[in-house]
Amino acid sequence: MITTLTLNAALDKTYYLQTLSIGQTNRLRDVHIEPGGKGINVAKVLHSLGLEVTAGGFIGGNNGKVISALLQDRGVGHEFIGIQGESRTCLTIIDNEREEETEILESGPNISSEDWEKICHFTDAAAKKSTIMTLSGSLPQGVPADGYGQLIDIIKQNGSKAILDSSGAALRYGLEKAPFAVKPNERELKQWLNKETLSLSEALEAGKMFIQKGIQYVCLSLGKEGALFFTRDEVFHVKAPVVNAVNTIGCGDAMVAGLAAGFYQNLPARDVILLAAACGSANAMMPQAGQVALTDLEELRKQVVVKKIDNILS
Ligand SMILES: Nc1ncnc2c1ncn2[C@@H]1O[C@H](COP(=O)(O)OP(=O)(O)OP(=O)(O)O)[C@@H](O)[C@H]1O
Ligand SMILES: O=P(O)(O)OC[C@@]1(O)O[C@H](CO)[C@@H](O)[C@@H]1O
Repeated sequence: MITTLTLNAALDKTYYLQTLSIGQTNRLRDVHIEPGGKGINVAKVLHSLGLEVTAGGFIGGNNGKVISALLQDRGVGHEFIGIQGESRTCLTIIDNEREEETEILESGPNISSEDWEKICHFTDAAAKKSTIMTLSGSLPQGVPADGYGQLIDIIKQNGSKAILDSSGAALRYGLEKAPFAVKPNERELKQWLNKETLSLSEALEAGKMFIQKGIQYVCLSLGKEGALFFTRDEVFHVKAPVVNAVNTIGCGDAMVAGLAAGFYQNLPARDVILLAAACGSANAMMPQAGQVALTDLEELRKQVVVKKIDNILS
């Protein structure tokens, strides 16, 4: 079984507009509401892939109730810790004319030290029965800055594998504990390296450095350009297929789900990244964040191009 952790769950609203006019009245063409937060998206995609998954983390208030009811309706396994505060709403505005996505993210509720204790216990119990656990997204207020680091220690002590997808300090502290795999995107890697731009050779060096820290798999996602995938002795370049992208929010989460599914099924590295990249691209074709259609996925698996880059780790 796979368990996903979302410490900062969200009710994701996506507003579709012809064009966004700042300072004006804007009327929507369409709206979608999804149970979200990165780890919940990972769980939704794993469920679509037919794998046994439990979505864990914190939820609270009315938004928390809606998140859990929507997951229940879809049959996505979940076991959340209820908190006092209100789970956040995250808004994406999709501007059809400019083909732009604007995200407006609430910072989320406050987590007490008792709640933190509870999630550590939950993680300990979940790691005992999960081959893989994913840790995704931002940390809500009150969670220790090294929160992911603490959870990775617990996961590893129980013989389970942690996949980390976060940003800023949460990512930095998590990396120190050498999770099984990590999936930064280009922006997160630049932030980590403190660089404005990133050349291919710098990206390859960074991936190599993560592997030398003891991380077994590094997936650097590059949006519509594809990804770089590092193992202990190989590096793969992934070219994403050209798709009719409707909403790219959650592509990274779908990719994490593909990585988790591939590792869970003990696929060879090349097939793991192929599945993960196809999941990411399939998400881009859906209007809702963090969803894939199996028919799209099967087509895309034939179109993703994975090439080995030689000698980079020598
Ligand atoms: N426009 C697109 N067309 C085709 N494939 C895409 C597109 N956007 C993303 N992908 C696929 O999804 C993967 C993950 O995308 P991306 O790098 O944007 O993740 P992310 O920034 O972590 O996303 P998010 O934070 O919204 O979940 C890419 O490596 C690529 O394979
Ligand atoms: O604030 P975080 O946790 O970094 O990101 C939150 C979020 O933007 O990520 C998902 C898309 O990846 C959305 O479901 C959610 O709203």
